[in-house]
Amino acid sequence: MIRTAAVVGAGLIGTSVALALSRRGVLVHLLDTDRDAVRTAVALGGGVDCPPDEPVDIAVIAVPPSAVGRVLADHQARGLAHAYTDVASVKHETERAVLGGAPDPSLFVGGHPMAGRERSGPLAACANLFEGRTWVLTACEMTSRETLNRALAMVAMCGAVPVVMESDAHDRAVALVSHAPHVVAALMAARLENAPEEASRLAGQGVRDMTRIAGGDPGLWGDILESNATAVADVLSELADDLATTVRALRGLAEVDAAKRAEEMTRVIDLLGRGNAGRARLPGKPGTAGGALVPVVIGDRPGELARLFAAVQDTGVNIEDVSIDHSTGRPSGLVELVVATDAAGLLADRLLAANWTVQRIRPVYANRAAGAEDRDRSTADRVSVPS
Ligand SMILES: NC(=O)C1=CN([C@@H]2O[C@H](COP(=O)(O)OP(=O)(O)OC[C@H]3O[C@@H](n4cnc5c(N)ncnc54)[C@H](O)[C@@H]3O)[C@@H](O)[C@H]2O)C=CC1
Ligand SMILES: O=C(O)C(=O)Cc1ccc(O)cc1
Repeated sequence: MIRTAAVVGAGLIGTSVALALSRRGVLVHLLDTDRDAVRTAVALGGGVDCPPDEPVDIAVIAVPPSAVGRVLADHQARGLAHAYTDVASVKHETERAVLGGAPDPSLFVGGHPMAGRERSGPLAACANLFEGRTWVLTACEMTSRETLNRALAMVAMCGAVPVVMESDAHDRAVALVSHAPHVVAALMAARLENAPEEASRLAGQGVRDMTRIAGGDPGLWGDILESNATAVADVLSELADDLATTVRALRGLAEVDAAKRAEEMTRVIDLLGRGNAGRARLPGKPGTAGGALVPVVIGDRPGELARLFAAVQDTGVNIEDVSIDHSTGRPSGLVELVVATDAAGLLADRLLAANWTVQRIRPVYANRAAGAEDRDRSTADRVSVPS
């Protein structure tokens, strides 16, 4: 049980943690080298502007990655807390710095909430930033059970879903799903810097979606990239190969020779298809991965989908995600409803009782999108197996 906490670094993430914990009745002490940041965080209701008289239950170090080791060592030497965690986007280097410099490394477990924003500072903070989001904890052999338990309790109080993994594996994973995408977004956005007015005026939601994260603080992101440079460079190097192939293919598409154009078109279509497949691997909605998938056959008639959703609503079960497949040549489609695991049985029973055709319930794996495990099977196969 966490009753008292300290947050060092009252910026976006630190103040969001402080707000979430304060709402759960925790007394949070806010510390930052920037006095204005502390004052703002206090004014928002994040906690109090004074150091604790005695060690708090947990201290959360929410400063840029390169500063975590030093800040943790300083505060541990002063006995700030009984347990320590951080929120830095890169874990291996931080862990090394902590193990090398902290007075008692057993009191530290690395942490990384997989939630954030492209704005910095306490004014961008929000109490429910972590609600339903993954929060990685990188426990190592030095971490004590008590420290891990305190961090798990803190993560739960923030409404997040803990995932324990090794720091190396974490860093490779976030290089792929967070850090390289940030660089690509920034590079694409940089193309727009000198865009003629007539082009930027035409910008729609696509380019805004694709470049949203490029709005992040360059100083912080420089620090993140420096701490995970090799893993990010590995992802970008493979991307550079694909880019080179794409450029060659596009140049080929502009040639007069029809056979050459057809060959290059195959390359382009293949690349776009790989994009579809890669995107399908992302869980539908953050925090919902790990539920159950309830496949329901529907007739290809107007209003059928609405009728199904109304039937689900009657059961009181929340739909976390949904995907719909239409089977060519058949008067039916398959709706895959993703719901909480413990609600799936009830939902299937109630839909069967209401004469819906429900197929076998399957788990949704954390690293898969709803239905991704069926990608290699034809839609027609799946629809033709009524229970
Ligand atoms: N921005 C994001 O979306 C996410 C960031 N993170 C991680 O969270 C950490 C903090 O990032 P943000 O909150 O976005 O940054 P921020 O810039 O909003 O806040 C950082 C705060 O740390 C303070 N600070 C810096 N050095 C300090 C020191 N030596 N002692 C005390 N305070 C110090 C700064 O004054 C600032 O108020 C970083 O390690 C980042 O990698 C994690 C998940 C998401
Ligand atoms: O804005 C988004 O969509 C993010 O993905 C935010 C984010 C930024 C940095 C992190 O280390 C973790 C999450």
